Amino acid sequence: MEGNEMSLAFENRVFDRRSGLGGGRMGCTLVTGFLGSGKTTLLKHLMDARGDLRLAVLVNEFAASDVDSLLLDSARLNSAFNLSTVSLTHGCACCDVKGPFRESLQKIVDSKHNFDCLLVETSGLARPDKFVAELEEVGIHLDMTVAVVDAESLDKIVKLDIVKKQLQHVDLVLLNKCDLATLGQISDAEDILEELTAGAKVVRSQFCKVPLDLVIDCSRLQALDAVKEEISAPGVLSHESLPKMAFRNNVYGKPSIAISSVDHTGNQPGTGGQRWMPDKLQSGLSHGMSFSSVTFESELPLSLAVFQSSVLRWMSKTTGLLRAKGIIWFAEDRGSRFIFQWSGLKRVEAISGRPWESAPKSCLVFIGIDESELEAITVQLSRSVEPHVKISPDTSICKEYAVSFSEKVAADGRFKEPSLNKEPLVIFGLKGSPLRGIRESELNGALMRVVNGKGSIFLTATTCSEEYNLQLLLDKDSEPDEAWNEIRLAASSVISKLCKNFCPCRSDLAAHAH
Ligand SMILES: Nc1nc2c(ncn2[C@@H]2O[C@H](COP(=O)(O)OP(=O)(O)OP(=O)(O)O)[C@@H](O)[C@H]2O)c(=O)[nH]1
Repeated sequence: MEGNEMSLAFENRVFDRRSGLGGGRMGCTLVTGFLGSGKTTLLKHLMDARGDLRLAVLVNEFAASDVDSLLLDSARLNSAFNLSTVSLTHGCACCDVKGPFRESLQKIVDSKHNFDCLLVETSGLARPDKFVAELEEVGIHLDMTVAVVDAESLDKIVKLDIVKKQLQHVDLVLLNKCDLATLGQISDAEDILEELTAGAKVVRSQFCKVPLDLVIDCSRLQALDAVKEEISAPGVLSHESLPKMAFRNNVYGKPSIAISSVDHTGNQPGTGGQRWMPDKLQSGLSHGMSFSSVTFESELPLSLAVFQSSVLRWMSKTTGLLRAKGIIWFAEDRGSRFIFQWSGLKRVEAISGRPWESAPKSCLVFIGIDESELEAITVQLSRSVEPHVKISPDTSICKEYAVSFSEKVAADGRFKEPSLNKEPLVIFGLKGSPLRGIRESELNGALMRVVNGKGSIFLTATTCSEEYNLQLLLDKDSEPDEAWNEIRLAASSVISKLCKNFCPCRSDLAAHAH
């Protein structure tokens, strides 16, 4: 510890300034919820909306690889706070959160940064009650437990023991992804939640955009003014939960691709795993399910063409895949660091924002109920690694398709001028609607989700300040006319859904009515 830090830590103890809002014990909000429901989305939203609050964040990851840290960008934030990333290498955090979790908590309590509140994101397969005793032990007060629930898929997962346990003692439920669910699904989900939570407050949300004081106890907020400091970035510690039962699958004889797997029964002892039901997710998961995760890493870029034509198709066919996430480096767009997400009812996103800050690589985690199924996906991924695939088997036809598609986009006034700067990718996107307060990112994000949800076309998105663009790769097997038709119809449905609450003015209609 350096001199300044020591005296600061000493001062904190003397004046009891390290103990959260207004001098009491540091408060904590525990965020629980099944895989992919939106917990990290909530954390990101709270970080963006935190104002002067100094939030510490602790993430508990199910998979062997700490992908949430990559997605939350914790390494950069940790170094700003001089905190180190903590990895659990022994024990399963779903059942045992002692040891490294306690150490992480202690570091936060002892930190010179005087955090006001701690947010703990438990893994999508963790029981929140396991964390409570540890918080109390280090003197952190559990202010509230918030469950994030995917409104669209709740009825499919509700039979799982772990889902019931997650909802048992919560103070608040964010019924999230209401943009994807029908009104019927939302009201069914509310009925289920009423029963399972014994009447906890339920708030509907999209992308967990709720007021900060709904999920953080800010009742002692006035005292904050007295202790305002320069520091504005949140501190993030992250720990992995499970032992790496790793096998290194050195597919091409170079240490550039690694696959590791973890098998874990996420339920109580004695509830044997149940595998291979016909489309398990669509028909609902049974309570005694066991879970596995497989991690794929590659230091060589993946072919986007092969990823969309075979990996994604394979994933769609896989009936027991519950969650996939990570970062991807595509050979066709080497400058972009894509965050890939697969969650709920086969909802797929690939968005690039921040540029690479370290050596580019791909790191993906797959969680599901059949390890062999998951490994089969990583075999497909290995096949998409450059230079073992020819990226563009027939570049001239890809170019021709790209030109033909971009001409169609250019002729549709709802879209911005397309670009072929990243040939063979076509870059395009819907125009925002400032008159109605609808941003480009909202429209194009929704368009990407609708199109990707249909499963025949894979759109990626790139964001840069106010610009939000979509990218499409048409390969030799593509049908550009069909692709355009699908995108055009999806655009109409997205526009009408997002704009339904606005009464269009006549000048605006010309651009958007189709
Ligand atoms: N359409 C839609 N997508 C959402 C919403 N909230 C989150 N998502 C997306 O759902 C996916 C999963 O969100 P996360 O926040 O990573 O979910 P999580 O609960 O942290 O996932 P795990 O930690 O893996 O259990 C991401 O692609 C999000 O962008 C929402 O309200 N609507």
